[in-house]
Amino acid sequence: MDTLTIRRPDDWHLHLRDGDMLRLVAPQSRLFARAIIMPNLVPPVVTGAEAAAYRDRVIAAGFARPLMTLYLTEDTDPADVVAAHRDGIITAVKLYPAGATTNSASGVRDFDKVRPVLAAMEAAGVPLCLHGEVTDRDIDIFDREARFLDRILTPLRAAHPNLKLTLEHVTTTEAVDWVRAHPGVGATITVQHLMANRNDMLAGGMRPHFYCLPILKRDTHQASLRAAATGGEAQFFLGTDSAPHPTHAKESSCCSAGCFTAPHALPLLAHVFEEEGALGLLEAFASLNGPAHYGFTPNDDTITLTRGPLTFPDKIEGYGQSVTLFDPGHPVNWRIAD
Ligand SMILES: NC(=O)N[C@@H](CC(=O)O)C(=O)O
Ligand SMILES: [Zn+2]
Ligand SMILES: [Zn+2]
Repeated sequence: MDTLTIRRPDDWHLHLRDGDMLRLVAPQSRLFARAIIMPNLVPPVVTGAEAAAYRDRVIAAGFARPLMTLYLTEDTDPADVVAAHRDGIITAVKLYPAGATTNSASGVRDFDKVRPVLAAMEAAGVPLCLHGEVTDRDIDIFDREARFLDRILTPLRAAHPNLKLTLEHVTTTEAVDWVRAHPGVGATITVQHLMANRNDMLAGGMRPHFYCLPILKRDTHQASLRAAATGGEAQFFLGTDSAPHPTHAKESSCCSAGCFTAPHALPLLAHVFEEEGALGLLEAFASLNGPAHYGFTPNDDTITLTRGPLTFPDKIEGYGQSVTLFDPGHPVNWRIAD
């Protein structure tokens, strides 16, 4: 097979930032029809009015069909969330445990404080997206996702069985198994977690452009993610978590967390699916399972990938910004047809 035509994909987890960075990166996601836009700006997108204003900035910057989210805080007003969803301003609400990741300081510390808003979301059918890591300093960074499942997610699911959940950027066998054990829960998987493991990040030198959160795990976890993504299982779908940081913030003594994959995510994915002998299931992962989870119809138009070495720039630059692309470190066998 030398070409592959699939329905146009969507990105169910994308960071576009704001200001000059937004202007630089928004057009880089144009192969995706729709994308869930993460709300972890500084300050975060907390109210329906802020989400509507951010949506307009995203569209003006060149991404036409953003699906907006609200950043859940302990002070979030349940009525505002429900109204923003009812009015079509937001698609979901995002929960960051405070301190878990980039710009998460306003996130949730005490989960009891958000029970009323979660109950209101459950009643109104507002989906919740989760960054699934505990933040305790005494928990090893490689164990933080697995601990989140038993300490936070299992009780949360039991308390709100009808709350629509998406566990974002799953990185472990434990998370894959947890999702499979909970029908109706969705899970996004990133390109970097399919392509790489912690050896790629740390062996023979520390590679900052592989550093994201949740952190890359060992190869056995990578294998579990590959099996989930390429197996056609409806609960798993693409969320690139493309998370641009300025090159100087990545190549720094304290590197920011996030991999920038939006421009070349689809060829990288095709490479992974071919390695797994599953090119025929790329469309399910990238274009079908996500809309089904969120209750949308898949896109009508298609994109075509073609065999051939992928070339991509080291960086994209503009508006006074520079962002370095994620480079898997080996040739990639697919590209987008002209
Ligand atoms: N994934 C990351 O490493 N970083 C994301 C935040 C997130 O999705 O956790 C970011 O906003 O930079
Ligand atoms: Zn996250
Ligand atoms: Zn993210």
